[in-house]
Amino acid sequence: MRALFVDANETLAAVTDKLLASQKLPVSINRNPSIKPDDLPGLLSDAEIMIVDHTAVPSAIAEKCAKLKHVVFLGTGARSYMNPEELAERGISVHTIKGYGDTAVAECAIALMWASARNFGEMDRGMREGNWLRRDAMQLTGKTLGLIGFGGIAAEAARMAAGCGMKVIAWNRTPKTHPGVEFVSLEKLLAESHVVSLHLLLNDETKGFLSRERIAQMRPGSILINTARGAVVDEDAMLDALRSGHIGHAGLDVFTVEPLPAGHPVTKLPNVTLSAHSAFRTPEASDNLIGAALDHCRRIIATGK
Ligand SMILES: O=C(O)CC[C@@H](O)C(=O)O
Repeated sequence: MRALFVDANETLAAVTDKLLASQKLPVSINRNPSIKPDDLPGLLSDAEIMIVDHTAVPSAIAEKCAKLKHVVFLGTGARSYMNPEELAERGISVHTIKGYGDTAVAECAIALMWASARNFGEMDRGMREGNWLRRDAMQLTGKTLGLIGFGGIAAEAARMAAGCGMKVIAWNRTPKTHPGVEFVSLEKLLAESHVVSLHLLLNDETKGFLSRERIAQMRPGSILINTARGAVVDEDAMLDALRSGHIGHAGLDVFTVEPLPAGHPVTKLPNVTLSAHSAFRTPEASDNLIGAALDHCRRIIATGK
C-alpha cells in the first residue's frame, strides 16, 4: 500500500520529511505547490492513500484513480474542499484530523479580536500611506465574548479571554458545561456579546448559520470574528452590516471563496482585519497535524480502515 502527499506546502512537507526520517512508512511527497484537480489522476495512478492539504478533490476521481481508497485531509473541515459522502459512495473514505490546532486557531481568534477592538489594521494601512489616523478602541476587559459552537478551539479561546478579564458566554447545538463559561440561548448570546466568535464546522446545517436575521440580533457595534469557515456566515448580510456599522468590526481568517478574489468587497471596508486562512499555521499545530496524518496512514496500512 502506498500513500502520496499530493499538496505539500513547504512547511508541512518539511515536517513530513522530519517525521518520516524516524519511521518507516511508504509515504512519498509531491512538492508541486499548485496542483489542480485535473493533475490528480496522473499523480495518483498507483497510490491507495492520498494525503491532501487544500486541493479540491472531485468525487469523480474514483473512476480515474482505480487504486485510491482513502483521502487523509490535513485539517478538520474537509467539506470546503470535497464531499465526503459522495466519495464514500464511490468507495473512498475521507479521514479528517481533529484537535491538532485548537490552541493555534484560538490564538488567531483572540489576536483578531484585539486587532479589531484596537483598529490596528486601519491605522497600520493609513500610516503606511502617510496618514496619522488615530482611532478610538473598544476596551475589552469586562466585556462579553460570545462563542458560537463549543469544541476544543472555543474552549481554548474561552481560557485566553477569561485571562484577559472578559466574561465568556457560549452557545452549542448540544448542551455542554465548561468551567468559567455560561451557556446561554443563541438569542441571548447575540444580544449581549460585545464580541461574537464563530467555532462551527461547516455542514448542511451550519451553512449560512449567521444569517441576515441573526446578524440583525447582534449587539449594535459589536465585533465579529470568524476563524471557522467563510460559508457559515451570510457574507452579503455581513458586508451590509459592516457598511452600516451594525457590526462595528470583523476579524476574518476564512472566506466563502478562497483565495479571496482580488478586489473583493470585503477588502474595500475600513472596519475589517483580514488574515489569509492561516489560523492553524504554527509549528506546533503542523507537528500535531502531520503526526496524526501519519498515524492514520499507519492504521490504514495495518487494518485497511
Ligand atoms: O488547509 C486548510 O485550508 C484547512 C485547515 C483548517 O482550516 C482545518 O480545517 O483544520
